[in-house]
Formats: sequence, structure tokens, C-alpha cells
Amino acid sequence: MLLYPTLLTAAFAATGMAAAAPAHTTGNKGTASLVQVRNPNFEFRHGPLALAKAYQKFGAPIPEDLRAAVARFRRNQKRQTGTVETDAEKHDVEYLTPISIGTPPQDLIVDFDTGSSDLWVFSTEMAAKDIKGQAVYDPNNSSTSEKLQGSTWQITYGDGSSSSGDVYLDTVTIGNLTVPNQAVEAAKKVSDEFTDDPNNDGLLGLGFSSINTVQPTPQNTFFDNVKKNLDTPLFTTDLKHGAPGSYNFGYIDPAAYIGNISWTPVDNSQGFWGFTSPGYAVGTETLRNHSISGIADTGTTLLLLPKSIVKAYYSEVQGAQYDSSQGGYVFPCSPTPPDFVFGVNNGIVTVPGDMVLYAPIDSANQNCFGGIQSDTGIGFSIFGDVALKTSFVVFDAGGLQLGWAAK
Ligand SMILES: C[C@@H](SC(=N)N)c1ccc(Cl)cc1
Ligand SMILES: C[C@@H](SC(=N)N)c1ccc(Cl)cc1
Repeated sequence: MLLYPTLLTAAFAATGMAAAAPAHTTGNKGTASLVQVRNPNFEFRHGPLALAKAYQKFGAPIPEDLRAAVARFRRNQKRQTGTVETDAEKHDVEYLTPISIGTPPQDLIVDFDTGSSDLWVFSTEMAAKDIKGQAVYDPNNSSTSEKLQGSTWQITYGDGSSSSGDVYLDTVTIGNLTVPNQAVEAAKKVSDEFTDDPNNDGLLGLGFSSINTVQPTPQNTFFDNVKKNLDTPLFTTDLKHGAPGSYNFGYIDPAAYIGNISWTPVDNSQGFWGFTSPGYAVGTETLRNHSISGIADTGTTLLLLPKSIVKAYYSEVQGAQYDSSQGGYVFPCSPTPPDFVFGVNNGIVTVPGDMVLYAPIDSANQNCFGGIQSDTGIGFSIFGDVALKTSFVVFDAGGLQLGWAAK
């Protein structure tokens, strides 16, 4: 979310409704007869599976109890994990991550957004005037694309930006993880904020599929589709200040953080990674008890908090004031402002003062726009990139919990 200084408008991410369409399979096409050679690496591990394959190869119906045995085996088969690097744009305004769609693979770079649940991309179905440098998805150039007839999508983001279009099922690969028949939402229209963002070819939602906007049947996110193949149904974020970070799927990298992970339960009732922080502190003072309910949101740039907390923070920053022309608090770029600390269960997360120094608002670099701003009008706080990039964060769908650790 490019909640850039002057765009601190209160609007809402789209909300969608219930269940998603099953990812569907396609049968084997054509036939081939191959001279068999013994596979030296083949290790016979599962009788029922081998038996089932024999039945299948000769077209014999598989007895129900054998099918059940095979299903049990497949469920317990070793799972996968994956990692992909994400790159910070100027001022860490958004983090862009490569994905591949279709056959042969079409490479795009998109914004992984834990605050929404649509995977949508610039496409050949858009008017040329709305494309300015972005890579586009061409479903007609993919042998595995299949139009989801009659389906459409439309989404509006917190900063007022929006996009809409139709839907294809196609193969999507992130790192070494592949989902066949992922719903890929092809844009037909995008708002100017996207057109004027040349490096961003779309968004990949990592929120809960309950707010996917595809109609008439909402679709699953990539993570929802891939998680059954993961060692464990979680992903982690390791966003960095002005440097490449990473998203990992299916595992917690012990080398990626220091100290303990503080766990807190997730409220996904609004489709977000929601949690409640027990309090906050400015600088080195002790934590003040103050419940802060918000979402962990990689798609929002700043840390948006209740007005009272924002005022308490900036009251301790020399020369800080609310500048209506900038749409937020600004303050002299030096000295470095105090740290901001928020609680996570019985742990704490420290946002260093130099991260609160979000960006200079003038070329003379005298005054800076604050990375902490008010959440007025949103209805919840948003722990965006300013909060996330100081931590290693575990988005655990299995335990429905968030884990925050220092790094
Ligand atoms: C590409 C930007 S559109 C804009 N430049 N305002 C964007 C919008 C919404 C999200 Cl969640 C993430 C990024
Ligand atoms: C949930 C995010 S939008 C997103 N990350 N897709 C949001 C909602 C409302 C406002 Cl005002 C600002 C940001």
C-alpha cells in the first residue's frame, strides 16, 4: 500500500464472501508407449500406491479401500518448503517479488500483500494507455491457461487505488513451489496509482481467502492452495530497510532471527492477519497498557496507530507537528527520533527511531515525514512495512497465530 504522505485517505480493502472453488485437475492427454528401463533410483516404498498405479495404468477401477489407502499415503508424504527474495523499492514504499505464471512461464514481479487475498496481474486484456512499463500476463500465450468462464473481480485498496478484470486458472510458481490451476486474476482496468507504478506488475494476496473478490465464486490464494504441500502451513516475512528481504513458505529459518519468537493469536474474522498488542512505549520508557487491535500488513507502507498513541509519540519528538498539507506528522530529519516499542503477547517489538524517520518531504532534507501515522477512519491499526521490517514475522495458518522475533 503506497500510503504515501498525501494519500492518507481512509478507504477499505475489498471484502469478498465465503468458500472458494476447488482447484481442478485435468486428465492425461494422449497416449505414448515407452520401452521400460529399470530405474536404479526407484525405491519401492508403498505397496498400495504401486498397486493403485498398476490398476490405473491398465484402466481398471481402483477398489475403494485401496483408493483410501493411497489417499492416506499421499497425505503423509514428505512436504515441501520454499523461499523467494523480495526487493524493497525506494523508501521501502513496497516490496516486489518475482513469480512465474503459465506454460511456458511468464515472469512478473508483484507486491506480496498480507492485507488482501487476490492474485491479480497486469494483462494483455488492458488498454495500452494503462500500461507504462509493467510486464503483462498473456493467457493466450500459455498452454495451461483455462478461462474461469463468467468470473470477474474488482478490488479497491486502502489508499483508494483499484483494479478489476476476469479470471484464468493457470500454473503459478513462486521459488520452487508450483500450484497448478491457481486462480490468476487478469486485469482489464487499473487505477492510475498502478499505471504510474512501473515496477509493479500486480499483487499476490496472502490474506485469508474469505476476502477474495472473485464473483460468483471466490477463489483460493496461492498460499491456501500450496499449504497442503508444505511441511507446515505457514509463511514468514523478513523485510529489510532498503535491501532485499525474503518470504519463506513451510518452514521457520532459525538463522533468520535472534532471541525468542513471541506468539499471539490471530483473529481472521475480517480476512486479515489480525492481532491485539497489549501496549506500547516511547523510547526507553516502560510499556504502557493500551490494547491495540490491528493487522500485520505487508501491503501497507507505514505503521498506522490510534491517534492518541501517535500524539503521545510525537509529543516526544522535537519540532514534530501535524502538517495538513502533507497529511500527517512531520518533524526535523535530525536528531533521530525516539524508538517506538509495541507489545506482542509478553514480548516486545522495537521500531528504531531511524525507521520512524520515513522520508524527507523536501529536497533540502530538512523535514521528514513520520513512519508512524494515525489509523483514524480505518477501524483498526495497521502494522505495515515500518513495523514488519524490524522483525522476522511468522504467519502461521496452522496455529492461527503470528510470531514476531527480533533479527
Ligand atoms: C501498487 C500500489 S498502488 C499505489 N501506488 N497506491 C499498491 C496498492 C495497494 C497495495 Cl495493497 C499495494 C500496493
Ligand atoms: C488493509 C490495507 S489495504 C491492503 N494491504 N490490501 C488498508 C486498508 C485500509 C486503509 Cl485506510 C489502509 C490500508
